[in-house]
Amino acid sequence: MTDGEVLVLGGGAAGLAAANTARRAGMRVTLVSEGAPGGDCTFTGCVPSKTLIEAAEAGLSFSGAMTRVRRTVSRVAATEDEDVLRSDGIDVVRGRARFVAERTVEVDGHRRSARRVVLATGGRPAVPPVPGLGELAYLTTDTVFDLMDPPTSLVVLGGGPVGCELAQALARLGVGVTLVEQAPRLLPGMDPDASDVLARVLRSDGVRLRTGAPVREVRSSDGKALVELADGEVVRAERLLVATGRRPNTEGLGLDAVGVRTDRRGHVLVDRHMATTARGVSAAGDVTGVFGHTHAAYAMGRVAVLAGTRRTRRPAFEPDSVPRVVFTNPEVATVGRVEHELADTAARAAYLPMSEVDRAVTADAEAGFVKLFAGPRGPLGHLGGGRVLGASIVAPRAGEMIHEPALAMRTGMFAGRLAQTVHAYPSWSMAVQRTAAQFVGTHGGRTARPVAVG
Ligand SMILES: Cc1cc2nc3c(=O)[nH]c(=O)nc-3n(C[C@H](O)[C@H](O)[C@H](O)COP(=O)(O)OP(=O)(O)OC[C@H]3O[C@@H](n4cnc5c(N)ncnc54)[C@H](O)[C@@H]3O)c2cc1C
Ligand SMILES: NC(=O)c1ccc[n+]([C@@H]2O[C@H](COP(=O)([O-])OP(=O)(O)OC[C@H]3O[C@@H](n4cnc5c(N)ncnc54)[C@H](O)[C@@H]3O)[C@@H](O)[C@H]2O)c1
Repeated sequence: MTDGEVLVLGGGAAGLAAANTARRAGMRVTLVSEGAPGGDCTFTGCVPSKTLIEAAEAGLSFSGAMTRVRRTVSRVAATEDEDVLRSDGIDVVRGRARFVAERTVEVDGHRRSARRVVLATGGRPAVPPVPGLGELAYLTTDTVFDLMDPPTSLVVLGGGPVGCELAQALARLGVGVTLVEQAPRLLPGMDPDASDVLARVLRSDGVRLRTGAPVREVRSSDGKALVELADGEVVRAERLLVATGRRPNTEGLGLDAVGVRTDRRGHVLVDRHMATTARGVSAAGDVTGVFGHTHAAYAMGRVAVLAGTRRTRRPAFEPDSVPRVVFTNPEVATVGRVEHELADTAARAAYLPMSEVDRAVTADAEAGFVKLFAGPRGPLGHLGGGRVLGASIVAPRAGEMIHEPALAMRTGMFAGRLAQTVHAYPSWSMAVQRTAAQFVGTHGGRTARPVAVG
């Protein structure tokens, strides 16, 4: 039986974007999802974590914060539930899908097929192979938002976005948090100066940091978790939260049989049009490992559908101008390349500490900075300040400020254009303008410099 033109597998951000895009383009769509529509972002990711962060900021108690988390999740989930999707003309099937033939899956014993399939089965928490971990009742992001009472103490394993956001929010809600990161610094993928600022802020929030600290083993004693680090130190806490990344949901999907290839970590291989190695099958979102964020999952879901309908000018997912924001306080935001990725190029870097930004001074929030990178392009070289190549911002509203550099990158804008645009005083964004001005002259005693050599 053919269920229409598009079969979408997975009802998270990527699957919802694919289903809605296909529907708006007038196609018949069936969405098959094991979990409720909304996926990780709504139930175990962005929505509960950002609510927890805001509740901690607002000074709520732990149980008050968790009550607000549940209320917010229900409210957001209601905007995208099965009834909403059906009223938009999307056929929704709840169940686990598995490929049984080309562009054909089986769900609860029923076969469904379509001309095109979008694979958007997302991911789940990755649990590292630490000896002893399997014997412990550890928390993950699938369970931490179900807590009603605060643990007196908590070890957070992993200093990526999840570990940093939750360590800070939970510490502010009164939990004694120790954060253990195996890499030498927090947020290893981001600007090293951002890691330094964040480490200082987390310490001042009372979080104990152990970076560069691989875990040797984990055991339990008297109902407590004991985490033994490679240097012999033992960290003891009531609960342990594993926040060491995510792994894709690709096992048991029958991908090999239909020619959908995966990499060694199990992510589905896609090209820039989100096409997989199997004809008529695209993939989008966390299952691809291309860019693990909701806004990227939405963008990929749209591309997966639209690229399949066109022979020329096919849309592509362009990760270069897509921002990433870690919603700690201050926020850490980045777009494009970080400095070490530009080493040994002719790019230049401009830097402005938030202590020189009037808005940050008025807010008594001077930790942080704006860094912009711009480089010569084509025969125009450094004219107009050069093209914007990347930005890293640490500031209370970095998650908003990053969109100007993102727009500049998306449109190939010269840094000088950002500098010429009159910004409102004393906005946070004015820091971006003043940093960009360093590419066309000396501003506030600062001028852009060559990027550091590799
Ligand atoms: C704590 C936390 C905080 C986060 N905060 C942010 C943030 O602030 N901003 C941001 O941009 N990103 C954030 N993220 C990342 C974001 O949540 C994910 O990138 C995004 O939700 C991925 O969406 P997806 O559609 O690819 O996958 P998912 O949301 O995982 O959806 C996959 C869906 O597929 C279903 N499924 C799985 N297997 C099958 C199958 N065989 N058959 C049918 N259905 C199946 C699942 O039940 C699920 O509904 C956060 C993540 C976490 C864990
Ligand atoms: N604000 C946001 O946009 C946001 C927030 C949270 C999560 N996310 C996304 O969700 C996904 C998961 O985030 P995450 O932070 O869990 O993953 P991550 O992979 O970004 O970071 C995991 C961290 O854990 C560390 N680690 C791994 N094994 C370890 C071990 N045994 N002991 C100690 N440390 C260990 C790694 O070095 C790494 O720094 C990512 O795609 C992330 O981008 C986004």
